[in-house]
This record gives sequence, structure tokens and C-alpha cells, in this order.
Amino acid sequence: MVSRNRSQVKDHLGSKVLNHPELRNTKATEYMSHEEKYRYNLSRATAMLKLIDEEGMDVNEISKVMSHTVSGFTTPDGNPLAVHQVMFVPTLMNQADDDQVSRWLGDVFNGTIVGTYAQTELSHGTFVRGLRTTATYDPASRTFDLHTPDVSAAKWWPGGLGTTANHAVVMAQLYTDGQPRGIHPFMVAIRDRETHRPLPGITVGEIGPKLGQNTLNNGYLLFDHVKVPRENMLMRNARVNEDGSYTKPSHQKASYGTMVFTRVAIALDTVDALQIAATIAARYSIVRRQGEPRDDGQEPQIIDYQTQQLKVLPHIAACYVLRASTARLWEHHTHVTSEVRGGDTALLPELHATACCLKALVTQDCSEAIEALRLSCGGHGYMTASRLPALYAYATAGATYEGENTVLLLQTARYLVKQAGGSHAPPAAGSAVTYLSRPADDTPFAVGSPAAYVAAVGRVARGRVTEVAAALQADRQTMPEADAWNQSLVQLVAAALAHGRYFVVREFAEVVSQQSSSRAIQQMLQLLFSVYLAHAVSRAEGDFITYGGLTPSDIRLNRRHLLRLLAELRPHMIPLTDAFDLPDRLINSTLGAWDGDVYRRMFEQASHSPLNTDEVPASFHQAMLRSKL
Ligand SMILES: CCCCCCCC/C=C\CCCCC/C=C/C(=O)SCCNC(=O)CCNC(=O)[C@H](O)C(C)(C)COP(=O)(O)OP(=O)(O)OC[C@H]1O[C@@H](n2cnc3c(N)ncnc32)[C@H](O)[C@@H]1OP(=O)(O)O
Ligand SMILES: Cc1cc2nc3c(=O)[nH]c(=O)nc-3n(C[C@H](O)[C@H](O)[C@H](O)COP(=O)(O)OP(=O)(O)OC[C@H]3O[C@@H](n4cnc5c(N)ncnc54)[C@H](O)[C@@H]3O)c2cc1C
Repeated sequence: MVSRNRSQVKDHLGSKVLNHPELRNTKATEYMSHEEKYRYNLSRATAMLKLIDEEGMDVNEISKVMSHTVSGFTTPDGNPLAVHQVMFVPTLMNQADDDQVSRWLGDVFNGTIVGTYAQTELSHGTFVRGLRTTATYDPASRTFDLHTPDVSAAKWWPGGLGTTANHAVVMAQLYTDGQPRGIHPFMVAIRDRETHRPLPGITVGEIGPKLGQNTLNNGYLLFDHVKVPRENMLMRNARVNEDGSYTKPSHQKASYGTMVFTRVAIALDTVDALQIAATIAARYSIVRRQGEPRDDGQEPQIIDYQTQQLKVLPHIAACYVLRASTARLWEHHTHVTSEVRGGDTALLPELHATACCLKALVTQDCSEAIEALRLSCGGHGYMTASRLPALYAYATAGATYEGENTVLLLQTARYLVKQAGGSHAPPAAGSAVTYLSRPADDTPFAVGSPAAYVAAVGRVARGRVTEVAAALQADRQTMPEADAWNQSLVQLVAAALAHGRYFVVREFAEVVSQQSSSRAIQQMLQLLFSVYLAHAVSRAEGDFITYGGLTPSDIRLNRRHLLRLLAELRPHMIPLTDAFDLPDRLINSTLGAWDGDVYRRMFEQASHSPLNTDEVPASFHQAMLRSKL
């Protein structure tokens, strides 16, 4: 099938999902039991999987229909097949060799094999090298022995593992010839394909309720000396031959490839959640009136309070800016992956550094923004029916899974300090770190000039990175490496975030400069960019004085400038959120519907409370009248 870009996909497939016979009729799930929610979300996830298969979707199309915009409609409580689709299938495609792909993929696509990605253990998630599940090769039987040494090494968290998957890609410590060879992926059958009962030696189940996404169906898994054929180690990268001899991968972290992909997908996808939250808060802020009546006799719309503008409008600008850079990262990932498949891993270190940094920056910014947007809706934002709590629960999970954000930022920082110290291979043309080896951009700061802001953001990134690199270098002379590193952790994280911010604003500067179809659109993009930049400075004033070349007077001017820009943006707020093109059924919020009929919808949702079915619920008689109250 011909590949379509993301926006074309939206129109074509969005309506297919919304009008699909098994998906178009939705049910409210708030009052369902855990089991009922799971059944509802699983049956919809299965219908989606069939649709993906029937349409022969490519990865861009899948990314659209699996995006939070659509999956919030298909699987509102979390998709039990998300990890199958987003991690299990890509791991097979990229880490299985050609024979293995042809052996398994038919069954994956016809739904006979449903998988998960089982890496994290109870006692180790971040420190992947510390995983303790073992896969010991026995040349006599040509099998691996998969074993969980004790309960703390139980796999814990994999999505879909709880009760859905019958296979798992298990990340385990490989031993051949008595030697540890590091973490490698193994394809393991965990449940019988017919009966779905756990296979001998396997203990498996669901881990229990969470802050949100309760039907992701996260599970646990233990192995008691389970025999797995040699051919089930994924062998595109490293190999174990029949006699037990071991061939290393072309890149030491080749087996971490799925994580890089998923980080990129999460960065892209969390912006979808922010767009929904921003649309809800914008629409509600127009409808909601509260306060002393003005000259027209009406109470003011809450969006006309300056404080409300600050709570809502910068996050609309962030939707546009973060969408551009994450979409670019997605494209870049596709390019680097094809180079890596061809054997050239030169671009991998920087892709890893950028994916870590953007996943962390975007999930942090979006979860903070969604919480601010929820608060901007006052009491009604606290209601489940506003959808804002679930959006927050989704975005904040992204700060932890697929690499806890602090840890990922430290990966980026490691790359940056090496670049700043010249101890890494020099960056390729077009690299995002060339600024570190060039003199600082000394464009003078001027309020109102986006180029001057971008230069200042660059000086902050450069200053943060070079300062911490020097501190680290000095500490390394006087203490062990681990202590020196620990001594600088906070500054390293700040440096990586500053680098991420610079990446994001440079990408958007390019989008603005390349936009040529309409003068009006270009002006609007410039306004959004100005808001984003002024807000970025206001959030990190100390950094802009310390490293960015701004004076206290610039800071004061920027504060006023930001408020002026917000007032300028305010009349465009609704068109800018309408432009996200989110139908009411996808927004699914009492506060965020297109017609603004908030109060009627709130009453309507209250009517679904089971406690309103009878005038006096039976529980009153059972619990209160029988007690001594
Ligand atoms: C099909 C499309 C649909 C898309 C759209 C839908 C979007 C759906 C969105 C959401 C649904 C997703 C559901 C997600 C479910 C969650 C799953 C998980 O959480 S899976 C588990 C994830 N776990 C982690 O991420 C663990 C984090 N830890 C690590 O990655 C590592 O331990 C580490 C922190 C990177 C450290 O590794 P290690 O100790 O081995 O290495 P170091 O010594 O630190 O570094 C050595 C050198 O290796 C380099 N390195 C490290 N990692 C990589 C990599 N991945 N690639 C390339 N290089 C890497 C590192 O930079 C060092 O380099 P040098 O400095 O030595 O040069
Ligand atoms: C909803 C959800 C779904 C998930 N799905 C899956 C899945 O499908 N498959 C799977 O394998 N896993 C999955 N996970 C697990 C997830 O990948 C891990 O929880 C995540 O990688 C964080 O690891 P951790 O829990 O060990 O955190 P920890 O590392 O224990 O983090 C705790 C604290 O320690 C700090 N810390 C740890 N190490 C360092 C360090 N070196 N330097 C500085 N600070 C440090 C962290 O910053 C953090 O503040 C999922 C998790 C969630 C929440």
C-alpha cells in the first residue's frame, strides 16, 4: 500500500474508525467493574487490530489509528493490545532474522500469536544491564533454559501480559559457554494457543489497579526452567550457533532498538493528549462566565482574566511547537532505522540521545500542561467526565515508562558532555549538537524578535552543557567516576532539558520559515512561536540571565511582552484549537464539546450514576440504618 503522510491518514482512516460497525457505538465505562472494562476495551482493541490488518496499514497509518486521539475513543481505559502493536511487532520486524520473521509473522498478523514486551522486573526497570532473568544455552539439547532466580526477578509491568498475550519477547541475560553475554531478546510462548492456559513452568497474571490506563493489562511473569528452542533467540543482531559459539551484534545496544522506537512514538503521541486537553480547556474557558458583571451586564468569560490566559494559551502554542519537532523526530527515526538495517550505525548515538531527550521533555511538559489545564477548569475539571484526569494519567505514565525521564535525560547529558569535551565521534552534518563546537551565537536579545529568543535559548543550552562538562571534568580528577557523575546529576539533567528546548525551538523556527502557502498562516505561526518563546523564558528566568545574556530589564520586558502576546492570541484561541480537527466523539468531554452545551451535558452524565437509579439506594438501608448511627 502506498505510504500516506500523517495528515492524509487522519481524514481517510479517522472516519473508518469512527464509523466502524464494532466501534461506532460506545459505552460509558466509569461504572463498569475491572473485568467488564477489560472485556469492553479488549473487544474494541481486537476490532482495531482487524481493521489495521484489513486495511494493510503501514507504520505511519498505524501510528495514526493507535494515537491517543483515536485510542481514547477505541480503548478509553487503555489498550490491552498496545504493547503487542507498538513494541512486540516492531521488535520482531527489527530484531528477528529473515527466517524468524517468515516463521512468526503470518501467525502474528492472523491474530494467532498475541505478544508483549517483557523486560522490566520487580527489582529492575531502569538499569537494564541488571536484569536477572537468565537464558542459559545448552548445546546438547539446543535449547535455552529460561529461569527466574527469585521473586524479585519476576517480570512485572509488561502491557497485555496480564491475561491477553500468549507470547512474549523476553529480555534476559544470555549465558553461553558459561559466559554472560548481556541482555538479549527471546520469543517465548507463555500460554497455550488453544486453551490460553499458562504453559508448564510459567506463572503469569495481572498486577492490579493503577493511577490510570487500567486496561493496559499489565502483568507479571516467572519462569521455572522453561526450555526454549535455540531458534527462538531473536538473531538479526547477535547470534548463538548450535555449538554455543556466540557472535556479537554490530552495535552493542542493538537489542535496545525497540525502546528507541517506542520513545519516539510516545513523544509524538503525548502531544495528541495535550491537544485534546487544550481544546477542552479553551472551549470551557469561553463558555464559563463568572464574576462581577461588566458594562454589557454579563459576567465575564473566564478566558478574559489575564491569569486564565496564562493558564491556557501557552499550552495551545506548545501543541503546535511540540507537534512539529516530534513529527520531525519520527521521520528522522525512520531514516536512521533504515541506515542501521543496512549496517551503518553512525547516526544511532545521536538518535538515541535525541529520542531520550524529547520523550522526557515532551512528557514532562505535557503532563504539567494538562494538569494546569485541568486546574483552569475549576471544580468541573476534577470530574472524570471532563476527561482531563484520564488525559493527565496517560501523559504522566509517559514520564515513567519506556525509560524514567531523569534517567533518559542523563543518557542525553552523557552524549552532550562527550560532544562538548570532544571525546565522541564528531557529529554528522545536520547534527543537533554542532552548536557545542561553535562560538556562542551572540545575536543581541531583543524582545519581539523570535530569532533573538532562539539565539538566547541556544546560549542557555550551550552554557548549561559546557558548564557541567567542565565541572564533571574537574571532579573526575579528584574522585571516582561514579561520584563525580553523581555530584553533577542535577546540572546534567538541566543541561539535557536545555538542549531539548533548543532542539524544539530550532525545529519550529524552520517550520515557520518554510511555511509559504499563506501569509496569514505564517503570521499565526509566528505569533504562536513568540508565545512559546516568551513563555519558555518566563519559566526559566534565572537560566536566561545566567547563560542566555538577558538582563533583569530584559526579563521584566519579557514578562510584559508575554502578557501582550496572550491578549493578541486570545481571539484566535478557538480557531486554533478547532484546527486540531477533533470531533466531539474523540474529545469525549462534558466541558469540551463543540457546541459548548456544558451544563446540560454535566447533568446528563450525572444521570448515569447507579446511585441515582433509586430515590433511596439499597445501600443506605444496608449500611447506615443497620449501624448505630
Ligand atoms: C506502531 C506505531 C504506533 C505508534 C503510536 C502509538 C503510540 C503509543 C504510545 C504509547 C503506548 C506505549 C506503551 C508503552 C509501554 C511501556 C513499555 C516499557 O516501559 S518497556 C521497558 C522500557 N525500559 C526502559 O526504557 C529502561 C530504561 N533503561 C535503559 O534504556 C538503559 O538501562 C540505559 C538507561 C539506556 C542504560 O543502559 P546501559 O547501562 O546498558 O548503557 P550505558 O552504560 O548507560 O551506556 C552505554 C552506551 O550505550 C549507549 N546507549 C544506551 N542505550 C542506547 C540505545 N537505546 N541506543 C543506542 N545507544 C544506546 C549509551 O549512550 C552509551 O554510549 P557511549 O556513551 O558509551 O558512547
Ligand atoms: C503504565 C506502565 C506500563 C509499562 N509497560 C511496560 C512494558 O510493557 N514492558 C516493560 O518491560 N516495562 C513496562 N513498564 C515498566 C517501565 O518501563 C519502568 O517502570 C520504567 O522504565 C522505570 O523503571 P523503574 O520502575 O525501575 O524506576 P526506578 O529506576 O526504580 O525509578 C525510581 C527513581 O529512581 C531514580 N533513578 C533510578 N536510577 C537512576 C540513576 N541511574 N540515576 C539517577 N536516578 C535514578 C529515578 O529517576 C526515579 O526517580 C511500564 C510501566 C508503567 C508505569
